Amino acid sequence: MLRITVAQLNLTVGDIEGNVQRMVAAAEQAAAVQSELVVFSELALCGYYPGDLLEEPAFLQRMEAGLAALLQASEQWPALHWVVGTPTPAHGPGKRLHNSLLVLQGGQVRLHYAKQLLPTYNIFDERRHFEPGPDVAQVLRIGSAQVGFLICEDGWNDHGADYATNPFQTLADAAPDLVVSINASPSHLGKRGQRQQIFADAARRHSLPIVYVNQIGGHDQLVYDGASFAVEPANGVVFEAQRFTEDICTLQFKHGQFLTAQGQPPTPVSAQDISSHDFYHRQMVLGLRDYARRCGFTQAVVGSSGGIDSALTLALAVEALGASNVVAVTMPSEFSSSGSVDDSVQLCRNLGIALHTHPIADLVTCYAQQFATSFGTPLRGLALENVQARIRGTVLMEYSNTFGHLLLTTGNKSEISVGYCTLYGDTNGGLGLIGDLYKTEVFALAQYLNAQAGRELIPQAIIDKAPSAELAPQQKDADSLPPYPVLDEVLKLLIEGERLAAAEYASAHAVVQQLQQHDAGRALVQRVRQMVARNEYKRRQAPPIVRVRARAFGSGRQMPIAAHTV
Ligand SMILES: Nc1ncnc2c1ncn2[C@@H]1O[C@H](COP(=O)(O)OP(=O)(O)OC[C@H]2O[C@@H]([n+]3cccc(C(=O)O)c3)[C@H](O)[C@@H]2O)[C@@H](O)[C@H]1O
Ligand SMILES: Nc1ncnc2c1ncn2[C@@H]1O[C@H](COP(=O)(O)OP(=O)(O)OP(=O)(O)O)[C@@H](O)[C@H]1O
Ligand SMILES: NC(=O)CC[C@H](N)C(=O)O
Repeated sequence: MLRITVAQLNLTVGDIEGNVQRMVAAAEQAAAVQSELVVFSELALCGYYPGDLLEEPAFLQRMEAGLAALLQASEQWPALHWVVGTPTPAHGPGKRLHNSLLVLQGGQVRLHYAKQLLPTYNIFDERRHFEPGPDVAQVLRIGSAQVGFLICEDGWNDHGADYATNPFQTLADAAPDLVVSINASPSHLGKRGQRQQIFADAARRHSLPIVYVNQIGGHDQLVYDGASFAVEPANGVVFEAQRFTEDICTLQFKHGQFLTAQGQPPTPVSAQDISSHDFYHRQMVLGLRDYARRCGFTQAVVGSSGGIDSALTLALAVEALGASNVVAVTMPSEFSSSGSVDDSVQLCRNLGIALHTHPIADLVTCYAQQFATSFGTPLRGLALENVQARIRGTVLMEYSNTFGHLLLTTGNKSEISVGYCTLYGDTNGGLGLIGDLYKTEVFALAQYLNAQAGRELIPQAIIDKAPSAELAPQQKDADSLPPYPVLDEVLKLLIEGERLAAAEYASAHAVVQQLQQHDAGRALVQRVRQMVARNEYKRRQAPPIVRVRARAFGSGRQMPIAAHTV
């Protein structure tokens, strides 16, 4: 029998001293329940993903010191083996580091495994810093079991399609009793099911039980949901750690099966995932909470237009940071409807947050007059419209400068896709909270939050009103954009394509096929394509957005700007 403690922690990139402390505390818990193995996530020591910090000598020195501290701590509990993810030096030609897994015990390194498959696609860029490890299995006897080790992507090629080697097969050939996989697997819609499927299939194919340990937490645009798990070849996933929160839990491994620490069969794991709304909600709340915490913010400010985007952003911010830490600012202009203020008042009352009023009509007039005087031509049309958004953006940044609040940008994925936003105006901000949600999803999530709360958090009037930038008289989004239910389907296919889940792909594909049947539809698709391509420059200058879908803007979609792409 082997006791294994899964240490699913929220570690901070670069905070090596803090990470060591958390790992030692988890090891202490593991030792207290007589575990022989405590398993941390991929690159736990430095946090995933450190990026070009890996090129800084001082950072590498701090990591060496961190590893020495872990080795020293491991002497306290000699029966405990620590599975630690850390960069290690690579000595051949090529990159100077490996992405490694070390097993520490009694002050010694007992095993060293270097990750073979380095993901370099979508949001991953590991080949930039790491040299792949050799195609060699690493197995260690721990107590009664022969334990083999893999690191994240190493387990994703068991179908053999993407890389020349299959580390899972190499490991299976060495015939361990158990596989331990350490991971840093960011979450997006559908990711939990994908991971569990891949590892359950591999377990079945090779008749190997697997313990899969992931990290949790928000790191810039990526969020990790944890959901570490154990799979048995015959029974699939038999254990799952909590999602979106730290979890330190101990399993027994006995005769090829996993049991609870008390020797009972674990609680059955549902194959059914949480709803997409629940997923989005939890992912964005954790994403904002960790971003703010790690960057030293406790408070956030949002411009409240009385529209759905700012309303949803405010509601999520309240959950992440607490009502007393979120401030809304309404900034009516000449074109603002009375609803923009009244609905903001009601929203902020529902959420229990402070609302400040900062009218901008006089500022716009003053700005326009000075512009005409200086440049001999009046500000009109789009330029005049955009001044309103820019004045609002400036007011919000001044608020942030003065009071130290993080400014949250409210753009959604539909608008960001087609550039329906004003550069240096409503794109101002430090973090885009709902920037990976299509507009139709924004409405649905608002309704979900109300249903969850059992009351109107977001006033129904805000959900019901037609989206409008309110930058010109009677302006509606629908005047310049296709209706969102159509636009969103076209965008899904264009931006996410094959990465869409089967049902979403089928629906988007059907809408686009229908549009392709007639001239107006074809023109619409082409126009959307052009808008997306032409507005890359705005996205490149926009703040990071919290990723919730398989393909998000930012590092997940790296397009040229000064190029002819359509
Ligand atoms: N390739 C490129 N590389 C770098 N910069 C480039 C560029 N192309 C244009 N630019 C610059 O960008 C400027 C145009 O961009 P920008 O100033 O943003 O202005 P623009 O995109 O022309 O207008 C903003 C649009 O967003 C809509 N809007 C605004 C605010 C809120 C909402 C909403 O409902 O949420 C909608 C508004 O109705 C309008 O259709 C150009 O004047 C130029 O300076
Ligand atoms: N009158 C206003 N007062 C305060 N902030 C505003 C106002 N109008 C716009 N903003 C800010 O600019 C963002 C873009 O707003 P706009 O109303 O132009 O478009 P939107 O994308 O439909 O957003 P929303 O659904 O929040 O209205 C808003 O989310 C809000 O943060
Ligand atoms: N860190 C990794 O190797 C992650 C890659 C992996 N395919 C995942 O997203 O889970």
